[in-house]
Amino acid sequence: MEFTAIPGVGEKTAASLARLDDAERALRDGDVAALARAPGLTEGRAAAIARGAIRRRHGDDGDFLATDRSRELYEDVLGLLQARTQTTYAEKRLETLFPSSTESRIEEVRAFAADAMKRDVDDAVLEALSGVSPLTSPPTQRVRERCLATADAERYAEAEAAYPELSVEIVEDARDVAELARSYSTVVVLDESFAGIDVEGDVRVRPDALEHPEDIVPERLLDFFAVNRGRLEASAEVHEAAGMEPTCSLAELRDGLSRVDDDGELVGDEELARLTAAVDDVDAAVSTAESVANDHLRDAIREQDVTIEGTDFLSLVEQGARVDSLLDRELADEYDDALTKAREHVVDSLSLQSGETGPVDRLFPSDPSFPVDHREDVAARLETELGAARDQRAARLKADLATDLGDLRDPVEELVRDALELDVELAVARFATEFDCVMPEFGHAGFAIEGGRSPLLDVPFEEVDPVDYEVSGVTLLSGVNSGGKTSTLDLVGVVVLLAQMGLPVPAERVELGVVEELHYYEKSQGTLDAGAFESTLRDFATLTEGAANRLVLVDELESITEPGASAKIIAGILEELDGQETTAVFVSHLAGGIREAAEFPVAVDGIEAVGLEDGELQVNRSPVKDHLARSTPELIVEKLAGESGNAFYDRLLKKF
Ligand SMILES: Nc1ncnc2c1ncn2[C@@H]1O[C@H](COP(=O)(O)OP(=O)(O)OP(=O)(O)O)[C@@H](O)[C@H]1O
Repeated sequence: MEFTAIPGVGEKTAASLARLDDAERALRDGDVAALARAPGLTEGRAAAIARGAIRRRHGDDGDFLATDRSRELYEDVLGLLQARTQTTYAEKRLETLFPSSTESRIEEVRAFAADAMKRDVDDAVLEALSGVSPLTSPPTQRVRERCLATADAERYAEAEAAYPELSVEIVEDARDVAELARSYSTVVVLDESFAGIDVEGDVRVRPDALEHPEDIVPERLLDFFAVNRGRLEASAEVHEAAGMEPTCSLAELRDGLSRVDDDGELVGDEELARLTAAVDDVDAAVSTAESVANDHLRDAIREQDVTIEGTDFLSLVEQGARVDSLLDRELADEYDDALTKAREHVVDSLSLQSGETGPVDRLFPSDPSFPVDHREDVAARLETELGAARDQRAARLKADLATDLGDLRDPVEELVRDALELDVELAVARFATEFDCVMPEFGHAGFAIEGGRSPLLDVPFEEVDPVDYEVSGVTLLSGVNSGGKTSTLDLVGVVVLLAQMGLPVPAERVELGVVEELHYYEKSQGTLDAGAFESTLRDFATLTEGAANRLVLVDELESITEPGASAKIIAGILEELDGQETTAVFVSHLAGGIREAAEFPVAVDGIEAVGLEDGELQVNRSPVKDHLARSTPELIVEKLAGESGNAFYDRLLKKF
């Protein structure tokens, strides 16, 4: 696939994507986590690329959100969905859901949403999900006890690239290999030509080494499972709590994870633990053993009556002969006992097994001396031999474990992906439940909303009054102050956005037609100066020339300039839009003036006050069709006329 064909993907990003194993699948599935593994890509950028790929696949031009307010409303809707996720993955993944005018895209997400809405939202699942995040690659750890060797320069380069964990050495002959075997616990020779080589040490000829990383550096796999332990355990829990079919045996996964610690080291093998402890304790054991021998000898000497012949005494005095020479004769047995005790101490405290005690026998000089001194070189030898045994056992166990975990490596990718995707589905399910949503039906010109409740209102959702509103063509929406005109435009915007994202909408029933673009203009804050007014007018001029089949929502455009001029401008825009396949709702307090200025009969709907109660307007939030709602001032004049009996109010009321 040509990645540069995706909107927003340049050469550099394309090269980055090409380095992923599964970029095409990730782009197809909107797998933001996998895309974000490409070098230099953040999750946010990955989501944008996934969106681009989806747009390209469905031939979507990306023009749906045509104004700042439309984009803002989309961000708000997205925010409501994102607030219902447990994972950052799902948060980013939801960004791949966007309003589209392409039927195939809407259908694709509708199918996903329909499945998502069947999901039960369960606290245990949500709790487990909070521990899931995309799998991560551990940093490369150097493995110092093992090396690769080859006589071939090309293979050398391949091996260096394939195994950044290991040293790769150039060898010419068996002697070079033998040399390496003295420095490394294991030498893996890559060349067939060395088959049958006979050198001391753990030397393996593996021409297939490059294809078997699990044998050559099992640490890689162990580190992967170690750093991802929490994510994997949480994903396993998610599957159990949600009753989902896992992609691998969770018991096997848990068993594998229990055999490796957080640093990728093996746990649970007694023999390895014994050897590891022994290597660590050699120095301490030898020096204690020395004390044991010396204490024994000291006690023996203290209790001994030494009879010394005159000649010996003379020789001692005259020749400065060492007292040690007496030991040999007088305390030979005690010396043997002391050494036996010392050796036993080493063997016991290091829990050495037969076959490992060779160096222990040579650890102390056989000629009696006092104090007894151990031989450094022999102690070092003991440590080296035990270290080699430890490393070989560890390597063997790691290779075994890596073989077991290797079978799980691919399935766990899917296990985690499924858990993360569940979070996306649950966010949609929760949104649908919490805002009493239904799937909208397409096929209606304009929109028809029954029992719609905006989730963006500043009152708790339970207190939002349901709104019925149906529009096809171009209409004005009139109504009392604070009657809910802006909120109605928001509701229409939210419903259309969600519907064209392929998602359920907060209403009892919705029918609508797919629109190409959503143009939503919010109320301007006060009268514009000449420059801003001109630029706004230019915007609307563009609007009148745009593609057919748009939804235009405009809130009190009159506030941009003086009422007389505004009415004419709005009338002019409505005339233009009326001739197109456009659905438009213009909220305005100037319905009368606009109607007068327009050359066609402009439809007017109205949000009506049903009365004043304790000084508060009682409002029917559902706009009444073809009805110019009375304004708040009119209602107040009417109230005063009724209450006060002052004829002025009656005369005033007649002017409305
Ligand atoms: N459907 C509804 N259910 C409950 N409360 C609502 C509803 N619609 C609007 N409101 C309440 O009425 C307030 C005013 O709504 P809104 O701003 O939409 O009115 P408006 O008619 O646009 O006002 P103005 O004429 O001043 O611009 C909202 O802030 C909200 O508290």
